[in-house]
Amino acid sequence: MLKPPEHQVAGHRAQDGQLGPLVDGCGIFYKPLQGDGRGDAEVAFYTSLFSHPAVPPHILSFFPGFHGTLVLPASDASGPRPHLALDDLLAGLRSPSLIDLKIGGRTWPPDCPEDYFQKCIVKDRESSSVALGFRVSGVQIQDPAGADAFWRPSRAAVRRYMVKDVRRVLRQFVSADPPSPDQKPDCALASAVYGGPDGVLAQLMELKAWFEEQTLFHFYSASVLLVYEKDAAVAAAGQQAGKPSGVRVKLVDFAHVMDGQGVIDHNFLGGLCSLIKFMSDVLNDPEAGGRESIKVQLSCEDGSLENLGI
Ligand SMILES: Nc1ncnc2c1ncn2[C@@H]1O[C@H](COP(=O)(O)OP(=O)(O)OP(=O)(O)O)[C@@H](O)[C@H]1O
Ligand SMILES: O=P(O)(O)O[C@@H]1[C@H](O)[C@H](O)[C@@H](OP(=O)(O)O)[C@H](OP(=O)(O)O)[C@H]1O
Repeated sequence: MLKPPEHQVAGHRAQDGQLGPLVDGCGIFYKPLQGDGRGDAEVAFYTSLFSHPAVPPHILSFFPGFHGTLVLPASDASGPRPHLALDDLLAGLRSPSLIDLKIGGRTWPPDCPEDYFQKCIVKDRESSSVALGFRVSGVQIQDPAGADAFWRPSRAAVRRYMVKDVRRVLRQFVSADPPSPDQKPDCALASAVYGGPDGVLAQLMELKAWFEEQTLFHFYSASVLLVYEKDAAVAAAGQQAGKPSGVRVKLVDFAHVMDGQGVIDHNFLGGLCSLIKFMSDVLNDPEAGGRESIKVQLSCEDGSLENLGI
């Protein structure tokens, strides 16, 4: 039985007769092929990615598994249409906290139509994309008060997030207490989720190393999706310190991937470096709970190496 995903935080939603993704509850996420060639572009990307000999296996694990396309009744009135069949990245999770971070100071491909450019440049300027090189597209944080209670700001609110809001939400995302307007995020789970050999930072560094070399694809308007369960993170931060929090770092949304033409994707890479710096700042924050001392070598854009004792 297909139904809209329970924990989708951004993008087109299958509700109110709109076209959006569906899940089968058995581990597959069905994304309808969007119009204007976007769906075909996303299928072409997945096909190319999973068949390209130059893409290392450890990098493929950052992408949802691809199982081809399937014609299904669409969630809107448009009748049957092809859907991408992808691994459901939230499979097995009961009360996930997740955040969708759209990477890139610009979300428009170089050869896009003028009207699409105008639509994107407005969103890029009115969000943190231009200033930071990435923006929050959506976020959901599990409220410890209840497994089915979540803090999920509206799409309109998230669209207005600027630098200080992004800094705050990246701290709220790894806090034990639910977000509150008059309480500083406690960041008690920062070390378990962002830090450690299997944490977000280490995984983003793996991605960064690939983006410093790969010239196959340019990822416009693609997102980094961070997913974890608070229970596992609390265990990893507490009595089972050192136990991985099981945080998932994935890439999604490839409707606007272009051929790299032998050039590195400096737009995505810059946004990734900026996100890595923001996460390191959380881990470096003396008030961040659960600090740990791990050394992370960061090579910045200018090639300088800095040791962050965190
Ligand atoms: N493979 C997946 N498994 C589980 N959830 C997913 C998966 N891919 C995407 N999602 C969920 O759906 C949301 C939107 O995904 P995606 O960006 O691919 O859709 P979209 O409609 O193209 O978005 P946009 O409007 O940003 O282009 C993500 O934020 C995430 O919550
Ligand atoms: O970021 P938001 O607020 O969710 O806005 C959507 C987001 O920018 C998508 O990337 C875009 O799809 P495309 O980039 O593929 O056009 C979509 O356009 P659409 O609704 O016209 O499809 C927007 O609604």
